[in-house]
Amino acid sequence: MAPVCVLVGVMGAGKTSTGLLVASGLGVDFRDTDSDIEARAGKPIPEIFVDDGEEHFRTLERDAVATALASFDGVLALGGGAILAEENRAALAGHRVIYLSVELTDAVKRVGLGTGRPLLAINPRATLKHLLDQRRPLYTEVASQTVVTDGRTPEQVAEEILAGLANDRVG
Ligand SMILES: Nc1ncnc2c1ncn2[C@@H]1O[C@H](COP(=O)(O)OP(=O)(O)OP(=O)(O)O)[C@@H](O)[C@H]1O
Ligand SMILES: O=C(O)C1=C[C@@H](O)[C@@H](O)[C@H](O)C1
Ligand SMILES: [Mg+2]
Repeated sequence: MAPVCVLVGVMGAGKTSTGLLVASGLGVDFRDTDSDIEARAGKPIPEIFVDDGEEHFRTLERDAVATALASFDGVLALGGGAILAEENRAALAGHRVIYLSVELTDAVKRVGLGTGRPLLAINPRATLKHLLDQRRPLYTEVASQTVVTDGRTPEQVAEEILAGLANDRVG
């Protein structure tokens, strides 16, 4: 069993909003490792960061990624920082990984004040710039396809992904 596709990208790339649309277009389930982690921890991500620290969150995230890749066959969205772990990047080999790319201007608009995103609690713009610079090469490394989302709606992005998946099935 393997996900139909795995969406990666920085916070605000639209993994959750676009992923839900792609899953609905395909008639399959949508799953988000951030939600899996919250369900397992029994508390929201900002509380996990405060109570247990980012390192513990990353441990839960590695477990959530491995479990979802092995047992889920719908559309899977990974947390924005999941690709930081070499173990997760290795686990993505052989999967259809779609990198939703977004540049700083649109990402800042989309995350607003960063509510619910602990890494963006202080100076979201500067932090997002740093995360984008650090992670762009890692997203690209694991991706089988990059879909640009700047200036586009989640519906337009989902349409491009669905067309690519349909094309694969025909070709
Ligand atoms: N292509 C888009 N155009 C405009 N707004 C978008 C687009 N994609 C997502 N958004 C909006 O940006 C916000 C963040 O999107 P979303 O939560 O889907 O991102 P994410 O990649 O899942 O982020 P995170 O990693 O924090 O979970 C939401 O308010 C969503 O409606
Ligand atoms: O970019 C990140 O490191 C994160 C992104 C979110 O999806 C959550 O996984 C968490 O807030 C950390
Ligand atoms: Mg999300």
